[in-house]
Amino acid sequence: MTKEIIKFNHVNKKFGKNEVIKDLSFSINEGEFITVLGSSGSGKTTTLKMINGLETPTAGQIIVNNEDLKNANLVELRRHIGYVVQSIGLFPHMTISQNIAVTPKLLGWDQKKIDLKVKDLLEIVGLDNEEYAKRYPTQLSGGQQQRVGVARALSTNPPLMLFDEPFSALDAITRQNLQHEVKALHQKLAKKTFFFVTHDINEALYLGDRVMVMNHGQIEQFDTPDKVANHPATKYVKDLIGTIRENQAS
Ligand SMILES: Nc1ncnc2c1ncn2[C@@H]1O[C@H](COP(=O)(O)OP(=O)(O)OP(=O)(O)O)[C@@H](O)[C@H]1O
Repeated sequence: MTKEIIKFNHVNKKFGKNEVIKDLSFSINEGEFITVLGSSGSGKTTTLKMINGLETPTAGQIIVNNEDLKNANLVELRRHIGYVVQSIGLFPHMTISQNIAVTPKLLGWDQKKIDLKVKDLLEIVGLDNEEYAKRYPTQLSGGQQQRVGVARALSTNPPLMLFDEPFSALDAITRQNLQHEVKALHQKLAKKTFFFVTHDINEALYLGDRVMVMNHGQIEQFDTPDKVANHPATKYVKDLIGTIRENQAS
């Protein structure tokens, strides 16, 4: 049976007088890879941050993993939601293994379990344990640091992973490699739900089982990449898709 892992019911979000999200409703099933696409300021990051309680809605209801966020302990909630952002935020004075182990340590895991987990996670994200575990973040490339960010977000085996434009600062080739790996990772980690915000249309169409296209805080279309690319629901989506066709033609 499919289980809903995220549900927005008539969510509204204002920052002061600025109404960023008008009336947003959608649901996401466990195990889906959702990509969120839209122009700058369309409310993608705000939507993502409302899922892990970094922003609270002005009105409406959000349910994550069967829990209404109004009643949730947000610190506890965030421990079960992986979060990967562009700026990564690795601690510079900690080694790579210490960075990955931050939350397991907070949760009081014993060192042996932590060491095994770190080794396992480095392998999952394609970094050699012997070579990288003892290094410091500045001794890694941007792409390698992003891999560590993904490993760290996976450290507590969360059912839900949020990605906010994680690869936008990387060069095109590194970015493409990481896209392939994130897709493979999602296929390997059964039942994990990925919610991935991006500006990049090709990235959104390649990665998503479904693509949510947002504009001015509203959903223009939420459908498979094939439907979005070949049957755009609105003029906005059509124009957006038109921009990749133009780029390919030039
Ligand atoms: N903490 C905040 N206080 C006030 N306004 C905010 C805050 N966070 C976001 N906004 C505003 O909300 C709107 C939506 O921002 P959001 O970051 O969600 O858009 P986005 O689609 O993720 O954009 P981008 O692709 O540029 O990251 C913007 O107009 C932004 O200025």
